[in-house]
Amino acid sequence: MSMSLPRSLLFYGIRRAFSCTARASAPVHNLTVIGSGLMGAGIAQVSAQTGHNVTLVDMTNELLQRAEQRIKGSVERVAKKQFKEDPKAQSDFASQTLSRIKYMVDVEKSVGSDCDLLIEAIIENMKIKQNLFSKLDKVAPSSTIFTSNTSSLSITEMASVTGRADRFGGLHFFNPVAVMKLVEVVRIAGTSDATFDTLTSYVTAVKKTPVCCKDTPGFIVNRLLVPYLAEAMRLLERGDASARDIDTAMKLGAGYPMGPIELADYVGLDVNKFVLDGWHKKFPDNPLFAPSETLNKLVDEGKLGVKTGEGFYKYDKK
Ligand SMILES: CCCCCCCCCCCCC[C@H](O)CC(=O)SCCNC(=O)CCNC(=O)[C@H](O)C(C)(C)COP(=O)(O)OP(=O)(O)OC[C@H]1O[C@@H](n2cnc3c(N)ncnc32)[C@H](O)[C@@H]1OP(=O)(O)O
Ligand SMILES: NC(=O)c1ccc[n+]([C@@H]2O[C@H](COP(=O)([O-])OP(=O)(O)OC[C@H]3O[C@@H](n4cnc5c(N)ncnc54)[C@H](O)[C@@H]3O)[C@@H](O)[C@H]2O)c1
Repeated sequence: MSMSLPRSLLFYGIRRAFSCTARASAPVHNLTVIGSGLMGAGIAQVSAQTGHNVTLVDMTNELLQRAEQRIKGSVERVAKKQFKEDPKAQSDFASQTLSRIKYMVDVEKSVGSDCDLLIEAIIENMKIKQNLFSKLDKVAPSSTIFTSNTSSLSITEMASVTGRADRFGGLHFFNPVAVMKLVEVVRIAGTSDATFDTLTSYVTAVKKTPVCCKDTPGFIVNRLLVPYLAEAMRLLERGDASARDIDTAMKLGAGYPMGPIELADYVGLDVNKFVLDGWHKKFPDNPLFAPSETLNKLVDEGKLGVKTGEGFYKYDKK
C-alpha cells in the first residue's frame, strides 16, 4: 500500500506551515525606525497613521528634516484621499499623524524602556547593519523585537550578532510604503511563535497584508523581481531595445504600473547596485547578476534615480 499523502492534503500541509494569519499577540504601541530615507520615512508614516508612536532615527538633523517634509507631503495626499470632502478631517488626520512621530539622532537613546518593536531601514550593507544591531542589542529592553527591512540580505546573519534570535525577524515593506499593500514577514529558524504573531498583527494593524516567507535570498517578491530587473538591464546593455521601449513594453504588454527601468530609478540605483553586487557574491556563476557597467557608472556620477533628479531618466528635483 502506498504511504504517500493525497495531493490535496499535501497542499493543505504546505499552506498551514506558511499560514500568515494574525493571531492574538502582544500588541505594538511604540516603535523605533532606524533610517529616515525612502523606506524608513514611509514605515514611520504608515505606523503613525494607524495610531502607533514612532521614533524615527537618522545620522543628522538635516536628513531628519528632509524626511519630515516628505512624510508631511505624503500624509496630506493620504488625508485628501481618505477624507475627500472634509478639509477639517483632513487636517486633523494629518496633524495627529505628524504629532505621533519623534525625530532623533542618538541611535542608542532611541530604544527606550517602552520600545516594543525596532525596524531597521538603513543602507543595504551587512556589516553596517550588523554593527547597528550589535550596538542596539546591548541597550534595548530584552522584550524589544528587532526586525530589518532589507531587500536582499540574510536576516539570520543579522540576528547572529545579537542574543535575541527568538525576537528577531524580517519586515519587508514595499515602495512607496504609503501605497503598497504588502509586507513580507520573514521568519528565521529561531523566531518564536510569539514574535511571529506580534509581527503579523502589527502588519495588519498598519493596514497592510502580511505574507510569510523563510529567510531565503530575495524572500518572495525580490526572488522574482531581481532577475526580471537584471534581464531588463541586460537587454538595454546589449542594445537590443531602448529604455523607453522596454518600459512601454512591460506597461502595455504585461500590465505593470511601471516599466523595469522606471522602477529601478524609483527604487534608487544605489539600492539596485547593492542588491545586484550582493547577488553576484551569492550566485557567482550566474552572469545575469554580474556587476553592471551601466549601473556602476550612473551610481558613480551620483545619478541615483528619482531621489537625486536623474538616473536612467531625468526628473523634477524633489
Ligand atoms: C535596471 C537595473 C537593474 C539592476 C538589477 C538589480 C535589481 C535589484 C532591484 C532591487 C529592488 C528592491 C526593491 C525592494 O526591496 C522592494 C520594492 O519596493 S519593489 C518596488 C515595488 N513598487 C512598485 O512596484 C511600484 C510600482 N508603481 C506603482 O504602483 C505606481 O506607479 C505608483 C508608484 C503608485 C504611482 O502611481 P501613478 O498612478 O503613476 O502616480 P500617481 O501620482 O497618480 O499616484 C497614484 C495614487 O497613489 C498615491 N500616491 C503615490 N505616491 C504616493 C506617496 N508617496 N504617498 C501617498 N500617496 C501616494 C497618489 O496620491 C495617487 O492616489 P489617487 O489620486 O489615485 O487617489
Ligand atoms: N528603496 C526601495 O525601494 C526599498 C524597498 C524595500 C526595501 N528597501 C530596503 O530598505 C533599506 C533602506 O532603503 P532606502 O531606499 O530607504 O535607503 P535610503 O538611502 O533612502 O535611506 C537610508 C537612510 O539610512 C540612513 N542611515 C544609514 N546608516 C545609518 C545608521 N548607521 N544609523 C542611522 N541611519 C543610517 C541614511 O542616512 C539614509 O537616510 C535598505 O535595506 C533597502 O534594501 C528599499
